Amino acid sequence: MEANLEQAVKKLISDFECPTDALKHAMEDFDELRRKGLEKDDEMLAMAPAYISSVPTGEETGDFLALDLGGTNLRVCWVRLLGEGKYEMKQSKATLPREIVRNESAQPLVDFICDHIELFINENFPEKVGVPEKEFLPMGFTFSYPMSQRSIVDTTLIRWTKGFNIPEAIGLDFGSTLTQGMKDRKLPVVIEAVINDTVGTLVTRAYTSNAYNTIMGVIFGTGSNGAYIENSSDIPKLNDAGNKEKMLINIEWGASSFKSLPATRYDLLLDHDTPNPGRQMFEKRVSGMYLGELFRRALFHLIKVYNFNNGIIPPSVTDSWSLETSVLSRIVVNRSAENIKEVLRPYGIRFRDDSEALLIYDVAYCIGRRSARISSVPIASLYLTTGHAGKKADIGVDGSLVEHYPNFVGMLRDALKDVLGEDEKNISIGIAKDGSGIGAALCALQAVKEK
Ligand SMILES: Nc1ncnc2c1ncn2[C@@H]1O[C@H](COP(=O)(O)OP(=O)(O)O)[C@@H](O)[C@H]1O
Ligand SMILES: O=P(O)(O)OC[C@H]1O[C@@H](O)[C@H](O)[C@@H](O)[C@@H]1O
Repeated sequence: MEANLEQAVKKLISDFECPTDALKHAMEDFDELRRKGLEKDDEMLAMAPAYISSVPTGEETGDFLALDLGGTNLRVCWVRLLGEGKYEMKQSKATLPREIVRNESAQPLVDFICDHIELFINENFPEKVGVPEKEFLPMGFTFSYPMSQRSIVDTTLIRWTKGFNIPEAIGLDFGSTLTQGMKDRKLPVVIEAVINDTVGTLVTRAYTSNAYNTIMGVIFGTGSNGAYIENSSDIPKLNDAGNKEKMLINIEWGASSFKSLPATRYDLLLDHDTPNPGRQMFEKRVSGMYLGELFRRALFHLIKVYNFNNGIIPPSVTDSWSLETSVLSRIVVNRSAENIKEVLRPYGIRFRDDSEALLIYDVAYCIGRRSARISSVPIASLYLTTGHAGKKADIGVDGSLVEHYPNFVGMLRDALKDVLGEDEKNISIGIAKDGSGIGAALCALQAVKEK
């Protein structure tokens, strides 16, 4: 193995290191960004009030449709809340086609969504076809993009993130755009609530866990973001809290940028190849859409400059975004030469010897570890600065990255231990399975109650 390959990998790994004092500085930066976002709009963090003022007790009951528009998937769900933190759910899932989410017009996306709602209704509620408006099915809509809200259903799309790029939809109320599409199709559905998926994850965790101290909902999926519960009196920009003492906030922390956590060359190259260059810098180091691409760029650098893989660019991963983060998960699950050789063989990657294979393992590993360490910053900052320091607190998490990346929560806890010390033991972290769907149903229920 060429010595300079080993040096190059050691350098790369040190570039991906996030020392604890850098994380602590970033926590201070985050707190400043949070407070600025609460003071006024158009700051780096949207800090968008969700117009949800309480968390479920677990005793809620009712039947709702739920629609979840994420970064990768569209899910249509039927949710039956049974009380006692229990529910039944039936859901359909479809991958969002690239040409629909990157389009001059929003109509193909609206048609795609309505097609799937129509299919779901014809299969599950044929009796609802053609009913009068008062018998429409109530639906909660989880819209996983930065939006400002004036109420639980009145929203304005601030910008697209992840892989979406539909310019004409920016500045509009996507919920009402969808409502018009459903009306054109005569679909018997009424949207009662529009929520962010982090808000859905928080309320779902509160409903299903009898922890009674859920303080945050966090997503590690295609993108990354968090929601928490703020005192309405601590939100200067909030004009009308509707005399509610508490307000759930969609932070939009994916947009964070921390001076103390500088970008690597791979981050900068990746950023130029996205529909939103210069934005979502936190998310582009943390979430599922990006980790596989970072690894691909690191491999290319080692191939081009250090003659790894005999200088051969593998045809199957020549294009940007052609290496899924699930490949990283399969690599890091087991630090052995044979495992990484097996996982990367289909991608045309060959190794001179076992020690070279283990070097490339270490490249994969440090990308995922950095994601988990950076993720501790907003979580630790919120824990300390919003009145929970020293107390037990519960966090709901959801998303395929946190669900499937080996030991993601473990690495996150290690980082929380580094920055919080003993307090880390006070924090429970649990998967809020189906957070988007259940959360949308719970918020639709609250909206109907408050009507
Ligand atoms: N096994 C896996 N390991 C790591 N990441 C994964 C895995 N499977 C899917 N992902 C990533 O998770 C993201 C999809 O997250 P998910 O929560 O399922 O969808 P959405 O973001 O649409 O809600 C994608 O970026 C994908 O690359
Ligand atoms: O569930 P997903 O698609 O991974 O979304 C996670 C986050 O992705 C970010 O890009 C969005 O701005 C957030 O609103 C969202 O919560």
